[in-house]
Amino acid sequence: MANPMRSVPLYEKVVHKNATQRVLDVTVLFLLLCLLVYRLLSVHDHGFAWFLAFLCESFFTFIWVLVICSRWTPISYKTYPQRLQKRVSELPAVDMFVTTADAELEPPIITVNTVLSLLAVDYPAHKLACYVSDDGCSPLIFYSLVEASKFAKLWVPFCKKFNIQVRAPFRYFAGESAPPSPSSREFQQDWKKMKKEYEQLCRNIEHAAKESAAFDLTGDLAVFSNTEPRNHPSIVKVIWENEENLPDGIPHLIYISREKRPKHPHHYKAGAMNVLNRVSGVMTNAPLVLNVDCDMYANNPEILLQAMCLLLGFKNERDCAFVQSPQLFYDSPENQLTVLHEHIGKGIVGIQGPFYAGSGTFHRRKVIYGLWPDEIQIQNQGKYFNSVNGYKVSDDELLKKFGISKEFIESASHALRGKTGPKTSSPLNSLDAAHQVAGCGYENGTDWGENVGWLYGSTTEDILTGLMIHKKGWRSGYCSPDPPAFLGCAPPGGPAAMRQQKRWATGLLEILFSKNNPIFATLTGKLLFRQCLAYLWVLTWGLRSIPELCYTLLPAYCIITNSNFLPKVQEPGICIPVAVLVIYKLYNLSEYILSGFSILSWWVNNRKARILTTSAWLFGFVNAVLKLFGLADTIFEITQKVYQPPASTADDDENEDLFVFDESPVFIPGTTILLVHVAALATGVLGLQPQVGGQGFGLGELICSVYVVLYFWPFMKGLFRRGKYGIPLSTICKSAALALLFAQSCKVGSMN
Ligand SMILES: O=c1ccn([C@@H]2O[C@H](COP(=O)(O)OP(=O)(O)O[C@H]3O[C@H](CO)[C@@H](O)[C@H](O)[C@H]3O)[C@@H](O)[C@H]2O)c(=O)[nH]1
Ligand SMILES: [Mn+2]
Repeated sequence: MANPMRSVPLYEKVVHKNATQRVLDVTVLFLLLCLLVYRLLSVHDHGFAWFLAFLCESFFTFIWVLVICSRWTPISYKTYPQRLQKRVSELPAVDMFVTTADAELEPPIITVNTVLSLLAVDYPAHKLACYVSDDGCSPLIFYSLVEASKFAKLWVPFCKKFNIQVRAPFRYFAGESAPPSPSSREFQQDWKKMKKEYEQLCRNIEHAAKESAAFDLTGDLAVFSNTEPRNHPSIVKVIWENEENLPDGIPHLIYISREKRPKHPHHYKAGAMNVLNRVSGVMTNAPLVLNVDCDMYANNPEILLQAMCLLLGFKNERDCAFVQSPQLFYDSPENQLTVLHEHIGKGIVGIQGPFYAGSGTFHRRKVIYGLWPDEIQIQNQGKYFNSVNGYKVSDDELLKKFGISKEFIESASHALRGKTGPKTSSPLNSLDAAHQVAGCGYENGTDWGENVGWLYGSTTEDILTGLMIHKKGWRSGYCSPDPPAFLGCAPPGGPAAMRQQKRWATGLLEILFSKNNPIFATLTGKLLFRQCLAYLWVLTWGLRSIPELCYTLLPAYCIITNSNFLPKVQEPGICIPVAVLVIYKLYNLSEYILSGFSILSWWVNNRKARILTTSAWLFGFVNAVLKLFGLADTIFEITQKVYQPPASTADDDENEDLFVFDESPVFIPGTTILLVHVAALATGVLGLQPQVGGQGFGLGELICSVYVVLYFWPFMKGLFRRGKYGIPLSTICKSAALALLFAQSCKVGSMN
């Protein structure tokens, strides 16, 4: 008999109405075009500054076109997890991957909390396995996970019994000294016990961290003796096994540290993800894999069920190769990324689906193994690999593709045919195969990183991998439940944020400059045209640094040389740039307010954006160019994560305006820009500019210069402070020299 529930949808597509947005988007574009035309028509009456402004504004207009096309049709999905039970007889298995790489920059307690939140999600435990990849080969991480698995035996039942909402203990207990009331006595008792146990866990890990140099590497830890982070054999350990396959037990927990050897490239996170794929392939081989960064804990315990609504709900699998949830941050809810998700992300969801963002993502294993949407048909008929009954190991093609592990090839062929298994009774039975596929030479001569798995060649491997999936014609789904699916920690301001943005800018340009760029993907593959534009919007982040830097320096240049890049106040033409600026800024501000962000966050984010673009992205651009010409290689520098111990969340507020600096050259451009403008304003106010006939600078240039100084105000403060909030003297000296050089060359240039 037909099941009436069959017809009840698991999700609904919500189309966001945005007529006003479209009108404003087009208005801004129109004004920008007017400005360009005006500049062109009057270019003969003006000098170099005018022409440079024209070039920069042309670039900004191009970016604006990309933005408009990306966000023209925003949508999101509403999911109905409570309908799952009636719609599907059996939920699919999910392998959950967590990556960590450095026990110093990524404190083990953060990873432990992420793992605990995953082990405790609302999902049948016998369908889950959690794999932790440790690129630091740290006995401390291993020890912490063993301790965590003991705590999990109390924590997971506690969460499920009382339906706890936040299942990362550090967040659950944050700032709470007593159990929430009113509540039952039983709950009160359990709560206190849990808190005590969690504090004990923290102490054990802290203690171990202090002693870690003198770790007793015997027993379970013996495998770590004689290892170095970059030189050691593969280590795979089953920390906990759900032996009886209990649906309400604790999921398997497996520790992996892939083999590393000094001369072997290990491809950073992408390499780690590929090992996770292979090890989990030979052990549990779930058809779906979830991957999170070590700091991104599951904040919504229903998240797996939510994602299933999309993964199982789409009639056609090609409409959902992966499901991405937005990257949000518990310590920085008004982060720039969050805002971008709101303003552009949802638009991209409405084209071909969200980009893969590296964390908070559910992938179909077969898609990761390189399947094309057209192959689903063949695969459903069981004909994949030219053989109904499975694979042939002798098949050169398979060896070339997946490497020599017989066990792995078998598991991959199952995955590609959409089947689970081969089911070994226990992950312990696959340890040998697991060690083999975690070896550093395993990928030699295979398709891994090239056509299979996470792709190599960019430090933003996530965007690259997602792009190649979209290129095949897959779409992707977007899951943004309330409360948010996953929450991570934003990099602490200053050097860490700079390093991260530099790496992103480099990685994105690496893709743009490669054969995998979206333009080729549209011409030769099935990437939709507008999705291509959306990718171009993100991939050109690093390129923007050049016009932004020029534009930022223009007002100063004009004042120093007594020329102008803006029409004079009395000329009617001044209306155009003023209108662009005012309308755009107010529009942007209204977007912030309508999405529930504060006015202050608008100002802070705008300022950060200007600072990052002209410094971090500039360095990212230089790195990418150096790599393009084979002069340097790019590396993945890990972002520092800060563990916020309970009850110390608010004391950073007063430091909102303070920026942390270090010796890194990345702070030179910002300092130089500030000094140049201070010098220019001094020149202007004191009337020291050269007296030329005709065009001199006007009010417009002065106002712009003040505006730039306000944007770079954190640097101004940094000039007068010492310690971590102060700009190091060496940076100030170098910047001052650069500023002098700039002013001098302006003068020389204008005399000629
Ligand atoms: O050699 C490495 C380097 C990093 N990682 C892990 O990769 C993750 C992301 O690294 P992080 O330093 O936090 O970089 P972010 O810039 O904060 O990460 C964002 O950007 C990356 C590159 O685009 C994506 O991979 C991430 O998922 C995304 O959250 C972390 O779990 C690391 O432990 C490794 O496993 N091995
Ligand atoms: Mn991160």
